[in-house]
Amino acid sequence: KEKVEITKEQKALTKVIVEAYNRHQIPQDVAKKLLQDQYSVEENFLLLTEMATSQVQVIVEFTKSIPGFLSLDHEDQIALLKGSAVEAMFLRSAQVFSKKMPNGHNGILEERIRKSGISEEFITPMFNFYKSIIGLHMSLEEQALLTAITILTPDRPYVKDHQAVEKLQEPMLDVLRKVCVLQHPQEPQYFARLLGRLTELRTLTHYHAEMLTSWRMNDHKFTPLLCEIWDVQ
Ligand SMILES: CC(C)NC(=O)n1c(-c2ccccc2)cc2c1CN(S(=O)(=O)c1cccs1)CC2
Repeated sequence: KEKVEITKEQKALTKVIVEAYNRHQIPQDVAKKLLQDQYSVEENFLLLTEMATSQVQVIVEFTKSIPGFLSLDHEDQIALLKGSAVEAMFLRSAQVFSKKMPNGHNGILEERIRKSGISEEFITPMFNFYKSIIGLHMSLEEQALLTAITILTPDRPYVKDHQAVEKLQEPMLDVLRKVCVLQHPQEPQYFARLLGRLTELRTLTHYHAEMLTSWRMNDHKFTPLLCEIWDVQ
């Protein structure tokens, strides 16, 4: 049985990533708003716009705290953010959704999201993904490291210096693998299952692009930040 040892450097890296992840949480009041009294489809949509916009700001700050990210080529920094924003949003959504809310609140949250103008064909894969993430019972370290790994994906469109991004992503993958072994000793394939979720995430990005088109058909407005990060309007 391989003795898994987390080095001093890996402990330090994990600490930086988890602290950044904790520091940049969506203001709970925004999430709480979704749970207040009756909302119309329009108001639910506006709330999701607000939540997604604040999430993009959160992700940008989190990414800037990843050691080495700010030393990457500036255009590559933008390419990584634009390429991972939707995946990071779905990951974060699953984590918000998995938060134990006062009983029944999850049902209300699900209800509001289902009644926000998103067509059924996207709702199902989205909630299946949330449920598959919740089922993994990820620790905070795993959530934070997986988010950083998603952002540091070298093969995003328009990334020029793949090598430089790989050099940042690899240490994260190494420490995530060890954290998974230490935190889920009874599940040797846990790390592989986590990375499998990243593949599922990519399919959601495809759905998301279609969602945007259908929303724009019936003239839904997004914030300038969402338009910028999603290349719409
Ligand atoms: C926590 C934040 C990041 N989640 C969020 O904003 N959600 C959530 C969600 C999921 C679980 C718990 C709480 C919220 C569901 C959806 C979104 C956003 N998108 S969106 O970005 O495509 C969108 C933007 C504007 C109109 S639609 C649609 C689907």
